[in-house]
Amino acid sequence: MSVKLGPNRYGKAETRLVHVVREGPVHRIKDITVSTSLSGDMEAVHLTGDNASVLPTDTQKNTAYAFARKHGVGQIEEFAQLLARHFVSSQPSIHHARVQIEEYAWDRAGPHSFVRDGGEVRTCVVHHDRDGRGTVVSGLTDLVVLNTAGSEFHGYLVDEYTTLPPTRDRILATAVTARWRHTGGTRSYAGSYEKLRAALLDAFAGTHSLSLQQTLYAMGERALSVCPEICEVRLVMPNKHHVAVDLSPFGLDNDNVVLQALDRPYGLIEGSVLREDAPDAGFAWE
Ligand SMILES: O=c1[nH]c(=O)c2[nH]c(=O)[nH]c2[nH]1
Repeated sequence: MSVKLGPNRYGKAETRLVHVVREGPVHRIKDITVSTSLSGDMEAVHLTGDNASVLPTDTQKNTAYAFARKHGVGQIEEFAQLLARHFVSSQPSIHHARVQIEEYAWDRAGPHSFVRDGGEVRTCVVHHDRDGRGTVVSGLTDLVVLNTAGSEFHGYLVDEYTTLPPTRDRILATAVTARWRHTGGTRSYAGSYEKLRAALLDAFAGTHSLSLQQTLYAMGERALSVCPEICEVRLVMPNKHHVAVDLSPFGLDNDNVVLQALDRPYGLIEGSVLREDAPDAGFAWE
């Protein structure tokens, strides 16, 4: 039997890190989860167990903590780039680094007190390789939104298994995961995050929806229209079904006032919206 080693990577997943800035009496915190993943000259470790090219995952975790202490944690994209470049430039056997970070927001409750914001999580995935090529994908996950009007769904294919009644008025709810690819030259990751988030919400609220697919496209299109530094947006949107409860046994009407929020199964709508002239994505989405 003839076999060979295929694509592989290894790293430390989900290192939890909280960084406190104590400049004066008003403190600040960054709460993040860092996942690092390296690849390169890894034939020997897989084929013979020779670890000479392996930077231990434990070291990768320690590097994240040490870099937070030395450099602070600014924008997650910048911290991820710092780590990715370090791994590739410091170890000849490491040819490519992927660093993924999630950031959880905390609101201020006092000069040194915070309350966890229950909202969405900010994300990024950064790649860097030894030829100096790098990509940055930013995003958010769990942005939960709901429209109580302006959503219809009808005109779809009907076959012998179709039971869904057409509707001209339904609840439209989803938990948005959005990721966007920077073309390069983004001046402020925080600034583009705020613009993108506002654009996604505006388009969700402002689109009279004939399907969640149409809403998804409108959201991606709006995001691209407000952010020239972005060339592609990928959206994942579960259709969080809400169905009107039949209250007729109790002599009550129910015109979409009392709804059962269904957990599963759910429709899952996914799509990418990109500029006609978007450059090749390379490894950005990996
Ligand atoms: O917006 C929707 N898109 C669908 O493809 C679909 N399918 C379905 O059963 N309900 C919905 N809603």
